[in-house]
Amino acid sequence: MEPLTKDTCRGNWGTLLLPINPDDTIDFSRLSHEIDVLIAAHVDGIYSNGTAGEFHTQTEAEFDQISQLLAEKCNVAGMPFQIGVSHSVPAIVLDRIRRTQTLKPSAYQVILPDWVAVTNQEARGFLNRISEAAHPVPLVLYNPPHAKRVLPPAGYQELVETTPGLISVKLLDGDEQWYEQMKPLADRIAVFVPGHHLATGVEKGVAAGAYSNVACVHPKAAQQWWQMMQTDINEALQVQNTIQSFFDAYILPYAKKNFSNPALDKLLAAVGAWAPVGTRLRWPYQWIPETDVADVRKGAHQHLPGWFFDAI
Ligand SMILES: N[C@@H](CC=O)C(=O)O
Repeated sequence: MEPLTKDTCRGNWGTLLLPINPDDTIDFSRLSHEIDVLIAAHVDGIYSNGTAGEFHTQTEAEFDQISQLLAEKCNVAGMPFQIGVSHSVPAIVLDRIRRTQTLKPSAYQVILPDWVAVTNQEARGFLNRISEAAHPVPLVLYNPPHAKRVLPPAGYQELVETTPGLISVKLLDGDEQWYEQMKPLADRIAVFVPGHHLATGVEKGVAAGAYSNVACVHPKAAQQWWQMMQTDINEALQVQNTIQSFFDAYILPYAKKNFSNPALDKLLAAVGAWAPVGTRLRWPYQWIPETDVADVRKGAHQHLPGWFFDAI
């Protein structure tokens, strides 16, 4: 696919969620079906190996197989796709880029080295070398709140100035002041906020899109909602309120019981039932039992607009 730019990296992106067999292996035939459904939902793009894609549990052989499958399908369908090459060992990140460049991803998603927190200088040095290796494929810096080093707005500004290939950041948004501080950066780079905050991010003039947990519930509904943000932001903000009330009532209680973000995202996908992903996570992580799904689905039907349950 064509490399993305800060202007073309936009919209509602669907994550790969790994279907896991009872013996803890990845079910590649279910994964293949899941990618087909994401393509059929006409999301703006598909990416692998975010937290929801459980990159932190994969072997190198599995990483290669997932990347290959995603690339084959997306290149044929003309669907933009990003490969997540995140790993806490910098040399492995470089190696993953070298092995996947022929797959022609639209961008690479990458975290900063994540065991010993990097200084500003080390972050610059890391991204520069990664960006050189990835060229002409650009980089998306994934900097979630659980990263060892979480950057303030000024930190991103500095990295944008020193890393030519950096076109986008994927992060948790903040309060009014955070949005004010991020505005100048949003002119230079595509800022992606969490899916369930996307209408706020758009309304503030900062967000270019989301790597979306709302797309985990239903990729096509999330796409429709993103389109609504371009034509009727007030209506889109109202839809966001319904999403928020569903999350508060039915998803937050699981977060409070210490289930991880991938566990929550897989629960959302099981509720939407658009692909046979299942709620199971890889060892040693705890997943939410399938037997809980029906109740949460009832809650989703009470809170979310009916078009969240349309067929894809
Ligand atoms: N934060 C997620 C997106 C979906 O919830 C990720 O891992 O990319």
